[in-house]
Amino acid sequence: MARRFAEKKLVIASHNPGKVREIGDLLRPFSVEVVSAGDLGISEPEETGMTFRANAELKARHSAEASGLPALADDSGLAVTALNGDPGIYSARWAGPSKDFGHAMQKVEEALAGKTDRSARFVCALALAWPDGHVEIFEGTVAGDLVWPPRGDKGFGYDPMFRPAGEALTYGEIDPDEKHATSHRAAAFRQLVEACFKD
Ligand SMILES: O=P(O)(O)OP(=O)(O)OP(=O)(O)OC[C@H]1O[C@@H](n2cnc3c(O)ncnc32)[C@H](O)[C@@H]1O
Ligand SMILES: [Mg+2]
Repeated sequence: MARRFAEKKLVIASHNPGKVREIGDLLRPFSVEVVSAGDLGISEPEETGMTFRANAELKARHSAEASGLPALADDSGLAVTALNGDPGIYSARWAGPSKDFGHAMQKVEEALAGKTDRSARFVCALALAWPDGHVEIFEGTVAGDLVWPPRGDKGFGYDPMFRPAGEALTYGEIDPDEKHATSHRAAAFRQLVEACFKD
């Protein structure tokens, strides 16, 4: 049995404003006060894990220990089939220190040169850690393919080149509400809610 979340306040253990916004949107139906790790001046831990789950866990633990509050972390990325799952857990790092996702998307497109398989998945691991060391982890994915050139400015990161399966529009073009209904983050979040937030 997963541990139920019974506290009033939760730290969103991310320094990515796009993620903090999406997780805040997803948490809105629940009566929990949210504050981000950045707002609390909590540092970004080094992401030394070799899996999305391991990195989500270490980020959640880091913020829970630093704040004394439960903390929810997200480790996510784009896994491209023809690139053996790259950039994967290195998705943020492909954008370099200036977090230039135009550049990161260009790198993906260059790596795909000459390949016909343009399928990809977004993966999201969510880890909820309590200050006593207990952790719950959930993972979600969404399948799609990659378009070029990138389209739309509604999302963040790799959204402008990712088109979920069965959609004409990219995650850069669709309404955030629609992304929240179908995304990897939403899929992981549904499991988190089922396990930890439902009565
Ligand atoms: O670690 P935190 O502080 O949460 O922020 P981050 O941006 O470094 O996040 P990650 O380490 O999980 O790296 C994942 C990268 O994958 C990309 N990514 C994840 N989810 C995405 C989404 O829904 N849409 C577009 N890109 C996404 C995004 O660019 C992230 O920077
Ligand atoms: Mg990161």
